[in-house]
Amino acid sequence: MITGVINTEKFRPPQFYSLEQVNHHNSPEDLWMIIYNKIYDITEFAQHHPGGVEVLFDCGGIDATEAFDDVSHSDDAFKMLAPYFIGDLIPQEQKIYKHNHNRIIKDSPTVIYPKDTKIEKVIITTVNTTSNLKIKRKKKKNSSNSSNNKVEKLTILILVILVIFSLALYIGVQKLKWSYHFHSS
Ligand code: HEM
Repeated sequence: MITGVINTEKFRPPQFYSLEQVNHHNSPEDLWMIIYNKIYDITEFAQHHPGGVEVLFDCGGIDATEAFDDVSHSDDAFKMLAPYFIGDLIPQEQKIYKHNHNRIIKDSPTVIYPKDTKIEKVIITTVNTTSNLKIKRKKKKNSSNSSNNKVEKLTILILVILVIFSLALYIGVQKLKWSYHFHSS
């Protein structure tokens, strides 16, 4: 006979929810969201979110993966998700992500799907990692900075040419005035 204590925390049966079910949990008192096919009950966390409560309320009951990803959250933010994990999106509604998926899987309890589970293939083609995202944003910022610099330089050049031209015009007019003055006197 085998005896032992089952850790019910670890052996919690896999819980699946459909998008439709998640949609109902969209109020500040009952706030769920989907991030990378995983469902989190963030009712308690919302008040402590460093980015404010409002953005989380806006994502209540929906798939917030893109919104979450857009902000380029740190590794710490990913780790903070784990305690709020309550289940997975039903396999038929899951998306396959090219990136970051492993980070979530690593930090949250994972469900092993039956072999023949059909997963809808929706490939989200964004950058590979959030740090890449940051680099990309930096590059974008730099390129817009350099085009701003070019415009600035061009403006200065035009101004200098204008000043030289008006100075030359002024001197020319003065010269004409003097020669007219000498000829007439
Ligand atoms: C429940 C999941 C979420 C967790 C655990 C979380 C966690 C965090 C953390 C730890 C930060 C501080 C910066 C960092 O370490 O990355 C942060 C900032 C922020 N988060 Fe979230 N977040 C979550 C969901 C979201 C969602 C869905 C949005 C939607 C737009 C969002 C928007 C923001 C914004 C705007 C900031 C401020 C960024 C800044 O000031 O640079 N967060 N979040």
